Amino acid sequence: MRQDAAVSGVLRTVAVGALQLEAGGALPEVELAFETWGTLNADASNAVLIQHALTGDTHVAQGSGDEAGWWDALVGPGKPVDTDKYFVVAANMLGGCYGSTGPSSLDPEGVPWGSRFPFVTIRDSVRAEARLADRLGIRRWHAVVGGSLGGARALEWGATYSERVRHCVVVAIGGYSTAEQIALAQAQLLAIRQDPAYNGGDYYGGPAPTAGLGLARRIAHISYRSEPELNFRFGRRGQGAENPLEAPAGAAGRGRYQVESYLDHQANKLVGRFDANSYVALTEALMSHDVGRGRGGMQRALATAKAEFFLASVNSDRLYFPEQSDELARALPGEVPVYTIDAKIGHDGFLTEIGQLGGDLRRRVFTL
Ligand SMILES: CC(=O)SCCNC(=O)CCNC(=O)[C@H](O)C(C)(C)COP(=O)(O)OP(=O)(O)OC[C@H]1O[C@@H](n2cnc3c(N)ncnc32)[C@H](O)[C@@H]1OP(=O)(O)O
Ligand SMILES: N[C@@H](CCO)C(=O)O
Repeated sequence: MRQDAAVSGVLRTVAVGALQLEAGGALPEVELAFETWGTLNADASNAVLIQHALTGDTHVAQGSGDEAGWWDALVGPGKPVDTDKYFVVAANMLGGCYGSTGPSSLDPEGVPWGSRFPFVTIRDSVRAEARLADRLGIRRWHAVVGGSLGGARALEWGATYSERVRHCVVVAIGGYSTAEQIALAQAQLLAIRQDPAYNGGDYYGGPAPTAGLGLARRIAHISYRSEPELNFRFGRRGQGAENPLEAPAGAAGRGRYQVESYLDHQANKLVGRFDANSYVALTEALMSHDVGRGRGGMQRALATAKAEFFLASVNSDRLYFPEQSDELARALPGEVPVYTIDAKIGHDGFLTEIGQLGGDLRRRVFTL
């Protein structure tokens, strides 16, 4: 497949064939959507795979167009992941709704998969991504990098394709989803599934389960932000002229607290840009995250990993606690430090404060 710096940050898709799935079943034809930045060098040794988080997309950095990327602080010309030197690839995860095969894609009969979309794990996604790497002529990534669900995907690359990853950068996630993370995810899944519009997942062509998806986002977003941040930002204040103890003029119910309005906004934004079935598929994939599954546990799974690992956590993260990154570090061969993103806001610090890792990443991983 031709690589061309002129198409930087432009969405493309590639067919990667049929995929047998870890938990059983198969997808007859998988397409992956991806964007690239920079130019692949002659020996294909400068390629970097960047993995998005749960509701993220392939647009990690600004490209030929002018739309901002979600890790612009890290990726771009002259940035720590310097696209004048590295060839950066970002793929939409299998099951997603930003171009890769997912529940809203059409099956071979031309009907949206909906409820028939199979359970896909992070390993399935990584296996599909390995075929994308093959198509792009990339035998070994200089680095695979990700945060949150993207970090789980990066870690799976390091364990599954040990020979194909030189540096593995895992931010704001441990080696497996814990009971609490699974529990929070279950509440989100039920919010969607119990929305009558969900219809078991077959809602395409009818009203979408926006109430359920919005509630799922509210639950998730609370976990993405720290308690002190929410308290400092919103406290007990009412939203604008709304009084939480009184009904607004002409409306049923009471006025909202500011934090309720904030969560309403976050929910509405996600509902406008994300498919509920993909939210379910990717959340279930994240629940399955366990690098040691079927490999004799985390330590044994990683004992033969050849990559150099770079781990980081957000010090105020109350979803993926820093201790879980520390535990992962201890399971890795050799001494692996865990870098700290110092952020007051919680888990989302891996998005808003990623620039803090720039210096260490330049020293340890992106040394060209
Ligand atoms: C790695 C990935 O792939 S993820 C890709 C990027 N992620 C996303 O887009 C996920 C959704 N967004 C987020 O998670 C977060 O917005 C982040 C992490 C991207 C950014 O966080 P922050 O900059 O701290 O934004 P914050 O949480 O303060 O939200 C700001 C929004 O809340 C709105 N807001 C703030 N207070 C209120 C309020 N009282 N009532 C209503 N809305 C409010 C702001 O107007 C702003 O709206 P806008 O985003 O439409 O401009
Ligand atoms: N804000 C991020 C958090 C998940 O890690 C997202 O929506 O993907």
